Amino acid sequence: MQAFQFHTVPAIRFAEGAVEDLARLAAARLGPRILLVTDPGLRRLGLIDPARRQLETAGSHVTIFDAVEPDPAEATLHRAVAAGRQAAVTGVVGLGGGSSLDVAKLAALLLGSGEPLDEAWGVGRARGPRLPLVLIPTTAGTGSEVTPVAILTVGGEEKRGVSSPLLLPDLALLDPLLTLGLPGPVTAATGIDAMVHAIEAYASASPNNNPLSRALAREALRLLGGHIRQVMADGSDRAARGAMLLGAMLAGQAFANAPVAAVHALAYPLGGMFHLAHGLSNALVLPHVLRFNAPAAAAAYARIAPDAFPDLAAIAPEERRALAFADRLAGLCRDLGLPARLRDLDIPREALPRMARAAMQQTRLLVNNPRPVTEGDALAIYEAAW
Ligand SMILES: NC(=O)c1ccc[n+]([C@@H]2O[C@H](COP(=O)([O-])OP(=O)(O)OC[C@H]3O[C@@H](n4cnc5c(N)ncnc54)[C@H](O)[C@@H]3O)[C@@H](O)[C@H]2O)c1
Ligand SMILES: [Fe+2]
Repeated sequence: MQAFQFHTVPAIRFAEGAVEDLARLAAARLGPRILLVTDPGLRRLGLIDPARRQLETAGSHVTIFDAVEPDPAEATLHRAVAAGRQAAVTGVVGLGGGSSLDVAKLAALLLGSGEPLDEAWGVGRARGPRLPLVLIPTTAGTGSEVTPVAILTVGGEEKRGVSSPLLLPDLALLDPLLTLGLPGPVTAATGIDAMVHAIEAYASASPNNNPLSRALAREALRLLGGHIRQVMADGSDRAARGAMLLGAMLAGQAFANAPVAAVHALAYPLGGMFHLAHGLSNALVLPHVLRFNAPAAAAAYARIAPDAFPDLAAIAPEERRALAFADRLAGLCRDLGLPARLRDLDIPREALPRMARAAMQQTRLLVNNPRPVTEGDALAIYEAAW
């Protein structure tokens, strides 16, 4: 059997109302001065209030940094670090979508180690130590609460990542009640992002593709595929919201150890250049990348297709089922109200070659694709998606 390694967080608490356990589970570990990293919308909605109250009641001083924007810029991280340094914080809590969690992760790293960000980019280069860290997701979602990855936008266009086990938090706190008010378009986009994490992890060509990731990916697809239409129909369905949050976390654990590939590599230029939401960027290229990959990944796609869409089990042979999987995902995105074509989002056709060049820079991801991708292939996929 092939050797592998699996990293995850030391503790996960999942419960309706789990935020109320924050102080009991983590106040001592976070220390007396805590940086709470979030975004302005979540603060306005009052979503951070229970967490803040918990920590303050436990006697901690809480400094709030609420300036995280979607696809956060490197400058945002530096501002968060400055706020944390000024308050001499002893721990960091990230509360929000992937954007807030990623900034929180890197803030904990830079505040704890003082290392320059420029020396931490890439895989396994961060030195640490980091400050104590708790992550509380409000989207379902990136799975960032259980991944060793944090992504920033550099120079206005490039999405660049730090990947290191140091970025796994001490505690991931999952509370489905925080996601009840997630707007429809964000629910749809983040839900598809989570499904892509499971699909790309399962079929990952990484030498560390492993049985734990594959099992987690399949359970994630069952949960996500089985509930995504319901959360769109009724966002207040607590059981369905819980299933999505759990599914997104399991998919996060899967791809944290069997990394994602060309869907993400081709999605990043859309986020970087045109500021499309991360999940929407993924949705736009998803069916086209799967069709491109099908000759190399038909067996994997055919195996997981019925996890998300049980009736696909009836389709044979596996090549046909793999293509039906791509079609069904495209149909799902359409039914969820996500735009289907790049041109619907005013992306000019002339931009496609530049996007293809940018996608080729995502070598960290492309090495995990089941089929090698050339710049010409990337361009053809964008043409198909346009
Ligand atoms: N670290 C990782 O492993 C990883 C994985 C995938 C993506 N990412 C990154 O994560 C970012 C995307 O994160 P995201 O998709 O979670 O979105 P996000 O954090 O950018 O949030 C999107 C919007 O949804 C709003 N929102 C979030 N939760 C809400 C709630 N419960 N109720 C109402 N509004 C809410 C936010 O205020 C924001 O306006 C990207 O930068 C992407 O590159 C990271
Ligand atoms: Fe993603």
